Amino acid sequence: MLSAVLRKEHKNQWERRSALTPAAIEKLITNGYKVDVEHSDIRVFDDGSFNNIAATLVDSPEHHQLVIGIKEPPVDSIQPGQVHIAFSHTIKGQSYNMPLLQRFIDQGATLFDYETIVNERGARTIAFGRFAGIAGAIDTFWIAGIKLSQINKQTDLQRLKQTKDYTNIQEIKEQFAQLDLQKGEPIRALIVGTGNVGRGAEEVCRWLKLPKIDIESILLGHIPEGSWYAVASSRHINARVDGGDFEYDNFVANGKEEYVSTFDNLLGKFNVLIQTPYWTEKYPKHLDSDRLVEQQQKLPWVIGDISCDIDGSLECTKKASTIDEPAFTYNVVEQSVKDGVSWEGPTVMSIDNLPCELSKDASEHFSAILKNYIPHLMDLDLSKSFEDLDLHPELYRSLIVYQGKLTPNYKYLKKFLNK
Ligand SMILES: NC(=O)c1ccc[n+]([C@@H]2O[C@H](COP(=O)([O-])OP(=O)(O)OC[C@H]3O[C@@H](n4cnc5c(N)ncnc54)[C@H](O)[C@@H]3O)[C@@H](O)[C@H]2O)c1
Repeated sequence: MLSAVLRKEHKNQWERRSALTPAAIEKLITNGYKVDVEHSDIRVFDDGSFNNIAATLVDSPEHHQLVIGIKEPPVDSIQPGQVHIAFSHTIKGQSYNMPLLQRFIDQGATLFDYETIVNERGARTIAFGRFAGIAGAIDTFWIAGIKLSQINKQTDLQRLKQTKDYTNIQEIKEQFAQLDLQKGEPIRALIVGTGNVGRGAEEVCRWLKLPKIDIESILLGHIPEGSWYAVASSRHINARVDGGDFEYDNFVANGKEEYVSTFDNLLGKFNVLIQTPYWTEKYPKHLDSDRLVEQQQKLPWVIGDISCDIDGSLECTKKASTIDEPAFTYNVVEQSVKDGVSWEGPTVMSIDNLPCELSKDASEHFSAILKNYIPHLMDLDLSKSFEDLDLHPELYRSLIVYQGKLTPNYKYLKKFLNK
């Protein structure tokens, strides 16, 4: 059995999440799977809570065979032959993480990635998406409240706090139940995307008691009075160039070779945008710089770009914002951004570590799923070749690097490494 350790997160002071909770580690130890814990000053569960369950605290994950973390491990921490599980953010060939991928290869190490753990239907089984959706929607609405107060317009959104300033989801729900968004300035929110993040954002709209309006009727120009939200998926904002019907599989396969964005049809009908779809350069952009200029008068006040594709689908997302500096405002004409909230253009919230604002809830959810994978990971037989591994199929498919070699499904990453 591999020796295992829960790594500390090091990305920044907000990264307080923990891949496993003390209760999960206690259960694993009881079942014969001993997981040690790297000391951390900022983890949402303090060292004492792991001491209480008799876990062994260590100063470094260097000597363990299996290292369990959340964000990318430090490049130089990867030891020869070590096995890591993390969000490596490498599968799109992200240039900033190619040194990390190269390190796994050079060290003959093994990388499992949470992002690539999918069930037989291709759906991800372990993710923080719901919490990103919740925190992202709350922060977006909170910013909309601030923006409206700058022009002396009233809305109950002005009673919101930034997500990080709430204790937990329970407290958020209780406060939201007291608010009435039908008073004051109408809030018309469009959520784009129906995945984990989109559904998390939708939960927030329900807690705020916003009625849901059918997107088809919005597209037909029926804009109800008062505050509401609507949800658009890829089919509502893209059309086939040849005039044929939208087909999701075809859209995913061919992207902008066969589809164009029709997002402009929705502009002017909503004032808060919450962007959540998966996107790569292969797909049409919803708002490029030119269309941002053309459509200047119809742009939403606030854009919560939870997808956070920099210079991507929404070209006003020039950078990721941060939990400390959550908003910037995009100057459409100058194509520049200025930190803070103002009416000089759409204000963008593009925090890229949103689940950290809900560290405890998010960690508990994540750990409840991860703990079931840990025995399979600890039983990994490193004496076997990749082809002969007898591993849980979801974990097998998620292997990006095995003992220093890109696995067959991820060989395409080679071209990014050589750049
Ligand atoms: N800002 C943050 O802190 C944060 C945190 C988690 C996730 N995210 C990002 O949010 C985005 C959505 O995450 P999710 O968990 O909701 O993903 P998901 O897989 O659950 O949903 C993806 C959504 O995008 C749509 N989509 C459009 N084209 C697609 C394609 N080619 N392939 C797959 N889906 C496609 C899907 O229909 C679905 O509505 C991702 O870009 C993710 O990186 C951001």
